[in-house]
This record gives sequence, structure tokens and C-alpha cells, in this order.
Amino acid sequence: MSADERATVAALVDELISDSETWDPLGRADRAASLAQELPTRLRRFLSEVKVAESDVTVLSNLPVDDDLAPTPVGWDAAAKTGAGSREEVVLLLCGSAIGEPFGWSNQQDGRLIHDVVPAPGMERSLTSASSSAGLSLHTEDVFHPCRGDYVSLFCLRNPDRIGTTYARVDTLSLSAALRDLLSSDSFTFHPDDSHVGVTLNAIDGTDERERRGPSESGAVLFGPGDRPYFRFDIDFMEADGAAATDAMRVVQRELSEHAESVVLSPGDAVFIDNYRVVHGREPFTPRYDGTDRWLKRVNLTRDLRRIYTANAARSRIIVA
Ligand SMILES: O=C(O)CCC(=O)C(=O)O
Ligand SMILES: [Fe+2]
Repeated sequence: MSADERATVAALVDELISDSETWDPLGRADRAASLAQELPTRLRRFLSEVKVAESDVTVLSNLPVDDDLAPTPVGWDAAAKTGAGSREEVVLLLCGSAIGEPFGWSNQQDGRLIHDVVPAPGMERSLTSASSSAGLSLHTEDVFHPCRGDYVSLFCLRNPDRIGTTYARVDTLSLSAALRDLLSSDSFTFHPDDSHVGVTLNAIDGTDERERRGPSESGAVLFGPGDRPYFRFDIDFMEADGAAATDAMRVVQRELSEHAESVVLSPGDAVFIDNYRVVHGREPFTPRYDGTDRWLKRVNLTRDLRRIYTANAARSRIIVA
């Protein structure tokens, strides 16, 4: 993005902040959808082409990041409490609205629409975005849910150690016809990941923790257009039905790891990952917890909010899971 385009984005961010309220993130997202029409033409055209072509992984660079950015919060909940990086949330909301509709989950990061991806003490080896010393394995975002995002977008505020976001494309899988058939059958069950937290008030009611996090879903790994398939995969939160399907799942995991690439985001970069065509993860790193840690803002984007309204039986961008 040129300096002029960046200035236009910054002015629209100011406008969005002044005519919507921080306490009304859903109203702000509605407003962002119309203001996104005023983003620079080159940017809108580019993102529209990305959408039409179903490009896997797209990076925008030189988006505005505050010179006086707050220290990296120690955990997403600290960011939520202090509002750290709230202007950058609006940058992501606005640019994301040029390619999809932002939405969130009632049981993830307190139902916030824009998330913080920062390392958190005690979570270093967790299977969530708060991890650090353990890498995050390649996954489809929210693999368990039919309304999972068409895109997940990550906006980099800080990345001093240049830690890569890893990804692997469905197109790189080379599979026999028999394996393809198996992976296209409903022989797999997908579960909510650990970032979807259960209602702890009911923790002693005997309900399985997984059930409290949301429903699991059975289905296929490969689906959609035969020549250019979609897929979903998250080895940590899926099961295969039977030995053959289990083997097929392992082959996919091996192929994805072998073909993994990585993109290192710098401050001001936003990546749009096609969640139907690519799985993503993160390299391991050593957390600092001194205010200088890697820091991303994240948003889920859907192509069609009505999928979510229907699942919720309510006009809300927050999926009640
Ligand atoms: O930290 C990253 O680069 C990716 C983390 C991730 O998978 C996510 O936030 O969804
Ligand atoms: Fe993710």
C-alpha cells in the first residue's frame, strides 16, 4: 500500500472510530461494511480479485500501526481489559470488511469480534493461539463448525523475532483416488478446539468439557469442487472412523507438514488466509512477557452472514456456541 493509500485508510479509521462506539462492536462492524466501500480503489479491486480467484494466502503491507503502540499485553484478556491496540482493531475491521463479514464466537475470547494473538503465561504449550514454546500445528480455524470462517485474517502489530505463520495448501496434497474417496466421505468427527471455553459455572454438572465447548460435527476432510477442492483439517481436534480413515488422516498430516510454508508478518502487514483452501499454524518461539512480545490482531470473516444468522436463529455476528 502506498503512503497515500495508507493515509486514506487512516482517515477512514478515524471516521469509523468517531461515528461508532467502542462498546458497540457489532454496530461498528455494520458501519465498517459501508465505510469499506470508500477504501482505495486499488485495494478494493485487489481484495475482490482475491475473493473471486479464491487465492490461498494474501498479504497487505504498510497498513497504519500507531507509533505510540501500547506494550504487548500479557494475554488476550489483558488486551480486552485495557483496550490495547484498539485503533489497530479498527484497521483490521475496516480492511477485513472489504473481503468478508467479521464475526466471532460467544465462547472464544469473551465473545469479542477482534481477537488478540499474544503469548500468555501458563499457555506456552497449549493448543491455542496463546501458545509460544510449542508450535501451533497446521489447522483449519474452528474446524468443528459449519459456519467457520471463509477467511481468517491476522494483522501484525509486533513481531520482533520474526516468527513465521505457517501454512499448507490443499492443492499440494498428492493423494491416490482411493484416498481421495475416503477423505471425501463422512468418516471424520471434528471437535471444538481449546480456545472455545466451556461455561465453567456448570463445571460440576457432569457434562463432558468438550460438549460444553460446543457441538462436534461429523463430515468429510475433502469437499467442494472436484478439480479444486476445499478441505478442513486439524489433527489435534479430529477423529477418524476406522483404520482406513485413520491412515488417510495420517497421510494428509504428513503431506501437509512436508509442504508447509511460512510467512513472516511485519508490523503493518495483514494476511488473509482462505480457511477452505489452506491450513495455518505457527512456529514455536520463546515468549518475553516484557511488553515487546509478538502481537497480532485476528478476525474471522464469512462470505455470508446469513449462514450465521440462520445457525443462531438471531441476527448476530456472534455465534452462540
Ligand atoms: O500466530 C499465528 O501466526 C497464527 C495463530 C493462529 O493460528 C490463529 O490465531 O488462528
Ligand atoms: Fe488459527
